[in-house]
Amino acid sequence: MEALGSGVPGIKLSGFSRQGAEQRGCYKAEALNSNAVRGSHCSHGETQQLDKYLRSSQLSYNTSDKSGHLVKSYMHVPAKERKLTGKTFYTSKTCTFGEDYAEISSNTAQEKVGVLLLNLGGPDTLQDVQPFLFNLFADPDIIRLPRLFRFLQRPLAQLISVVRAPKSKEGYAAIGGGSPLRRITDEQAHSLKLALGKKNLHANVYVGMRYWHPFTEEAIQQIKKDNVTKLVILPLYPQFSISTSGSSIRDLQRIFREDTYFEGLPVSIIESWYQREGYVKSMADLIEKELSSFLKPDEVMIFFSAHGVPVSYVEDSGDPYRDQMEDCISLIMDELKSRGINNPHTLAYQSRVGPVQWLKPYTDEVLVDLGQKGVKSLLAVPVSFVSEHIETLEEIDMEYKHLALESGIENWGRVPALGCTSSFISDLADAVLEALPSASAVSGKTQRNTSEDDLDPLQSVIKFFFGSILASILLLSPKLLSLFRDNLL
Ligand SMILES: C=CC1=C(C)c2cc3[nH]c(cc4nc(cc5[nH]c(cc1n2)c(C)c5CCC(=O)O)C(CCC(=O)O)=C4C)c(C)c3C=C
Ligand SMILES: [Fe+2]
Repeated sequence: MEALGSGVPGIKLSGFSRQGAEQRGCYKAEALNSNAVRGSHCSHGETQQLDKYLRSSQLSYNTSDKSGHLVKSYMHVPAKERKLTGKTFYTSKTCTFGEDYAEISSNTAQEKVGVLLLNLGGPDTLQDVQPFLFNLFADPDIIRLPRLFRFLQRPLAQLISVVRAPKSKEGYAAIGGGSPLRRITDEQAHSLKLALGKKNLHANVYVGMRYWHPFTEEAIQQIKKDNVTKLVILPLYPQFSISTSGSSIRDLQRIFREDTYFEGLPVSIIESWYQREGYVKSMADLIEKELSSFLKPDEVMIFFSAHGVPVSYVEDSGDPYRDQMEDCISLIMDELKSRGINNPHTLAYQSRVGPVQWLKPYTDEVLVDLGQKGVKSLLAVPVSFVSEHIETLEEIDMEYKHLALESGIENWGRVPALGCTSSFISDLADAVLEALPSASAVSGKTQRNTSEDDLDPLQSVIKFFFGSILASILLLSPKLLSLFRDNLL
């Protein structure tokens, strides 16, 4: 059985819209406790009922998709219906919009506030690439096998990581031999701590990576050691996807389940924040600045390139990623228009992996198309991530730039990632301050997911044994291996 809500036991995600929250003043998510329908396997009728209930209260909820994956559904509020007032879709049991801001921002001597930044992580050295890839592909939110085949997850991850590692290593070698993510995320954490201090909130900021050091688990241990009494969780992805913030939150669910300290800790999760005024304006500032470096700024195509996800995430599992991405782009474009910048723009998705369909249009295909249609100046804007990483430094700056120039585009520019831009960090600090009052204790009995984890040890050993044999056969067969390399990666 899965509790409705965040996926973190006891924490109910009230993924309400800012607009709705403003209209109602303050939404009390305790309503969930009395009315919630619990259970991860809703019948169609139950799902419809649930949907109706949730639609009226603008909540998000967890349920399962066709293949038994835990998914979240969202009330989607189009950008045009929203106001940009600097609030966020943050999540927890209660929210306290309208509280006195000064009161919110000061913490008492006994209170130890922690902010946990969640990020993906990247290999520090070339030797780390294959084990990093293993961790990534072993995540059931990244490779989503049908329930029956989940026992193959780890052997398959081993196989794919070994086959993919040489290609990935080339990419990391081209950007200096490793990912800059850890360094940049640490810098962001430091800047956020300073920004919070300036706003009179003295907090420790922790970094928890999903697939490489410092792992989320390491951050959680430090939080416990430091005796943090209130925690705000802030994924460093502006838009929510099952594969990014969702996966990290699920990882936290597992960690929280195993530790009673976290059951009593007041926690608030900021699910997505692409709609915040500070973020939108900071992105528009960067775009405006880069446009001015072109000879004819008015003629430049603004080319948003977002990291893709497989279409099935969005269409079968209700991932809000594409909707949020489209909203995000229209908010940024509206902000630019309000500054008198009326350039044409387009959105495409990059970095697809494997044989399945990913969100379209694909960045490489659109670049070729634009070049052929006579676009001469193009400004690439990476939009799904706030630090430089392999996909900006190698894929965009090298591969896509080369492709664009080859296709007839003559003037190429790229907007840097936000990194530690002060207006952006200050806005993240505001998001933390706004989320803090709604942090509430994880209460009641924690619930376990019905998943592979529930297998008894003998079953696990048998499944792992046969899975490994299957993976070894695949790995050792040169014919199968080349088929795999050519078609899957
Ligand atoms: C919003 C951002 C991201 C989404 C969505 C996302 C989904 C996603 N990614 C893969 C596969 C890979 N991702 C890799 C690296 C990587 N991905 C993101 C961001 C998102 N991924 C980041 C920030 C990074 C780290 C970059 C770094 O600097 O280290 C990789 C490894 C690199 C490579 O070999 O290309 C893979 C593989 C999938 C399958 C997926 C959705 C299901
Ligand atoms: Fe990725």
